Amino acid sequence: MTATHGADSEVGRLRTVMLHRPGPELKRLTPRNNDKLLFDGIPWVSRAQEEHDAFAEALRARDVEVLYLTELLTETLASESARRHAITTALNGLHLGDTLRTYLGTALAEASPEELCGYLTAGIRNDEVRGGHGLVTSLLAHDDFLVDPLPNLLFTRDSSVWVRDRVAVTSLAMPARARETQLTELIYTEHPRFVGTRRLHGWQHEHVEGGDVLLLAPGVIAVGVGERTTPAGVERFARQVFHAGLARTVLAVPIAQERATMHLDTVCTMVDVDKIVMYPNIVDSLTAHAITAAEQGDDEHTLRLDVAPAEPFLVAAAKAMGIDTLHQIDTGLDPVTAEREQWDDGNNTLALAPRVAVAYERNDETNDRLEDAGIEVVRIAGSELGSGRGGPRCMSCPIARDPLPTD
Ligand SMILES: NC(=O)NCCC[C@H](N)C(=O)O
Repeated sequence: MTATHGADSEVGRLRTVMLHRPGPELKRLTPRNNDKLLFDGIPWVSRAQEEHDAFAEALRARDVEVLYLTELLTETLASESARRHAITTALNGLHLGDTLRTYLGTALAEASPEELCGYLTAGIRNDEVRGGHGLVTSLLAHDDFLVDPLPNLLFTRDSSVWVRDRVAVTSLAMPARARETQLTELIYTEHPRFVGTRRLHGWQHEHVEGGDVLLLAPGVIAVGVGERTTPAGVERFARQVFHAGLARTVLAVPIAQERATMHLDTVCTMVDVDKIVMYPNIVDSLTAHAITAAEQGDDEHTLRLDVAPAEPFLVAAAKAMGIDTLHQIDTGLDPVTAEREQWDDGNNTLALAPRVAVAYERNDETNDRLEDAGIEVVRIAGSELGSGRGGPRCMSCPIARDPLPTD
């Protein structure tokens, strides 16, 4: 791992994290578009910002460096080549047509880095464009988006994931989120802080989302396969990490293709080197296929994979991690409370170090059980943040964690 960036586990002491403070893109949500934009309600934006600021402050209080996605993006957009690239990719939708694309391209080229960052994240509505645009704007509805807003930028977990010293730019499955990875790719390619960082995957590839990728232990990665990450996505991802020598086992973990379980981290997250908090209603049914490299070929695309038959997840994980037991923290919840707290991201914790995790305060029962099991719970408010269906882990992309001690 390089001195500054990278992570080889879920629980090594968190040093640097990328967050996105909710902003004007959330003000684009209406009762007519919130489903399509993957929000379950219309958040109260100023309260969401307060909650998010308190989250960031809780991290800083533990000496975590907090980077903001929009600050990184604005700094990135100081570069002329980054601006050109950002504008071209934002305007490549076929709904625009040549006249409007040219008009918007010229207008955006004149915007300052801050303004351009705003347009790329909050989008552009048809009725915000004045003059020189012609047929397409006349025929589109006034509230149609010419550039879509990205309210789910809040969930920085999903659009990139660090595996040791490399960063995987992911490929997001839902159309409402597809553009997010154009921005993370730009940041990791052009921002001076990340120059020279080697990359994995990419938005042009099969779908893999960061919320599905859990670094269970150095060399062992679990990848949920369900609503967001596809079987072909985990296949490519596994080949890449094996070829790059970043892992020895990838566990492919089938999860129900439902909104409540959209990512693996909605049902389980690591809170210690050998402890996981898990939605009790699925503990007995969650399985995993252990994938290993049959041989180390020269060519990443033809590297042969060995895929083991499905085993109970906790068994397959412990075997791959080389430990006797991966302890599931027994939250002991009745099925209804468990379902309610899972929906409210009770299992979606962000580890700051072994046995220290950030969690939404609302999930009283799960948090009490975590504390009973010796986990320090840093509780944060999330009544508004949670309307996008994501918890502390979803809202954070660890960029640097201390490596775990090896014995
Ligand atoms: N890792 C996560 O579970 N992220 C939460 C993403 C929520 C977002 N509204 C989505 O539907 O994609």
